[in-house]
Amino acid sequence: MAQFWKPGTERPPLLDDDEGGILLYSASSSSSGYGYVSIEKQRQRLPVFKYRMAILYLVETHATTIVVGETGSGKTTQIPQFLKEAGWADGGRVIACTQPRRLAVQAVASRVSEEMGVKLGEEVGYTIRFEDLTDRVTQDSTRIKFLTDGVLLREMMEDPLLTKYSVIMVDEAHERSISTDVLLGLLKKIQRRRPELRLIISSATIEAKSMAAFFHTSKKRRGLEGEDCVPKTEPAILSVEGRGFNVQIFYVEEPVSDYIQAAVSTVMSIHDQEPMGDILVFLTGQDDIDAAVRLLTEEAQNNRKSSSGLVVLPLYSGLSRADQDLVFSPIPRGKRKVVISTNIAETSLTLEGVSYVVDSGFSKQRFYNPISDIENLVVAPISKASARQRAGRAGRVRPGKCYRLYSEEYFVKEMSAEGIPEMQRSNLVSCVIQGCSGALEGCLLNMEGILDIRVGRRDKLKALGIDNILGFDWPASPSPEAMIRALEVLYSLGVLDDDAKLTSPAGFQVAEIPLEPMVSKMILASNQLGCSEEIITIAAILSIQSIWISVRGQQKDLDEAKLRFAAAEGDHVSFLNVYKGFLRSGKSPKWCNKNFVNYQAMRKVVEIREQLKRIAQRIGIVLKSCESDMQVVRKAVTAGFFANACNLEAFSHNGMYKTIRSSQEVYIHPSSVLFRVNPKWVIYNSLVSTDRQYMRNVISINPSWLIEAAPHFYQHHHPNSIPH
Ligand SMILES: Nc1ncnc2c1ncn2[C@@H]1O[C@H](COP(=O)(O)OP(=O)(O)OP(=O)(O)O)[C@@H](O)[C@H]1O
Repeated sequence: MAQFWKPGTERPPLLDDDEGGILLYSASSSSSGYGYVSIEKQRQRLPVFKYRMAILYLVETHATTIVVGETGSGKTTQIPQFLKEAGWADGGRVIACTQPRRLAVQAVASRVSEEMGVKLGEEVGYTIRFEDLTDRVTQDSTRIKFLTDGVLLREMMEDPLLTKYSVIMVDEAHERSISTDVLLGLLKKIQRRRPELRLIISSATIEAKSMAAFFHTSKKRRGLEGEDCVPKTEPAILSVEGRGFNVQIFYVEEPVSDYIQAAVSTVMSIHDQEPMGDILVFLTGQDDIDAAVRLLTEEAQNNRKSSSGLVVLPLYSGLSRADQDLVFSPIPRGKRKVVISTNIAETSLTLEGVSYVVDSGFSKQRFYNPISDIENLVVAPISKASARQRAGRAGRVRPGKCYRLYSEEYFVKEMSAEGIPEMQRSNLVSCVIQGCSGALEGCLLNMEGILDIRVGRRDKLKALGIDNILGFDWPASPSPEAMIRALEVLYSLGVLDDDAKLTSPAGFQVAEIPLEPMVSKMILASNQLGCSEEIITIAAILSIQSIWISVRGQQKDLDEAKLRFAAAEGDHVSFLNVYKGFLRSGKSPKWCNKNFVNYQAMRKVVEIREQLKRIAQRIGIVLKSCESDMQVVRKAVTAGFFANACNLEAFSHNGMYKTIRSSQEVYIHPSSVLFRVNPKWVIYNSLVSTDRQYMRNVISINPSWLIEAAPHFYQHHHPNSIPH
């Protein structure tokens, strides 16, 4: 069991490094302390309510308003309603509020529609990738729209100036996802063309001054400041004092060596010792979460008394919608819900029953090295900003407690204040295509320009809207090396056409499919190769972290199960075998269990596959199966992922490969069906880094397909790498 101590305090304990604030909790609010309070009363109690007039005044008079307010102060749910009440959605206009995550979009939209007493999908709606619950089909009556920042970027393809929106609120801006940063950069440009557009940037922990500096433009817009519709260009900063309910923080005295085990012990001791209230545990990814769910279930079996009454639920993006929704559903009286989640529950989410949070202090993060051109998803420490957001989940509707599985000293002295923006630690292929396809009136990038960057003359890279992709005004500048790497791949993928226009039909089709450009290209290629049915299945499986159940101590059984589906061609073809088996079983959970296949993951695959099929048909892809011809499937994978080609080192006895792009040493991951088979030429989908760089999801190829798929990439950049 992890050891906790409570940082000593004479006043009622407030959030960690807190400087004071309003405690909204009042034990006299009802006889039980937290009895029924009408929704209107709940709204009025939120700290942001007192700032209603100030917010409306600032939005009226400033092009950009930055709102900083503690988690739970009511920014997300209230500000869009204030704007609507003040008339910002009159005359057919729409108020948009973006979130970095899909789950938050759905949850917040549903809460706001409930508060306004309207049906979700009408006056209040939401749009996330693959799902549009707004009233655009019938009467266009949606006035407040919640959406992910990625979806708003996509909307710019149809309406580059986002003309239907009067106010766009970019929420949780501190997360600095790639999509948020691209969006902020483009919104700044749109503001120059649409002085009447208002922006609100909100977060609990954003560095308001640097964000204000980013939006402050000295250039005069059309019209004079102070005239109708012409707001001040200098952003306003508003700090909302006060928070939701009080959250007591506990730290471990000594660092824990196994955070999964420590999280499980902590849940058990909360369950044994603390009053009723649900528990939200933050771990890093599907593997951790599945392991913790299993450990808690085992505890329940071994120690019936103490763990009976626990309802344990996983929460991660790879779960089907129905399985995710379970975390919001009520459970039988007298039971305690334990939700074990990735950081998808970190911001904007209110899980009503949660009174306890257990924070492992870690999350999965992307790290990209543009020199080696390798991107890894690694388990890394979170920032203080994330830790605060996590703790905040315990104090949404009543006071709560947060148990941090790290020491207070570590929190104070070592944890960074904010995370590194994703744009500075990611491969930029998706970012460039998002930025460019969202740019004003389409953006022209010419090849000459790309070559010029290589010799340092950036000014020739012409773009309309984005004058120079390297000089583009991002809130955090990406490294030029990473940008050049991304442009090379995009050109070779055919996203830039022969005339070096980003607006080529192939480029637009790739941009239209809401997946990574390499996966989208693989789907487009499957159309010509006659294997779109198979490739869409593969694309759906690749968008899930894993379709296997991995149980500690049962690795051998899992390996044996995998062998039943193994194909000599590699993992992608093996995935197709699993999918076929799942369908043949009638999508049976029993079949999944017997074969170590994760039933929830397969339900999600079926869901994504259906959505991808619809998108593919919309952009003119004919659904066709190649039956048993797996060569065309491998060629289609090559068409998308040619940049990840590797060659087995001659005389290598330990299975060492070198990447063609950057001669990095890589190995086939033990989870791959090609582990120890070591074909001479392979392509991988992603790399994981442990003691070595391991390739995940590997397929064997014929090297001549690389030149067929990407002649520019291989003949121009890597001329001697492929045998002719
Ligand atoms: N689904 C819900 N059920 C019950 N109460 C809710 C729900 N959603 C929001 N609330 C209440 O409204 C409060 C404010 O939520 P809101 O998301 O607007 O805050 P916020 O300031 O944006 O916080 P964050 O930065 O964490 O998103 C919550 O703390 C909670 O009390």
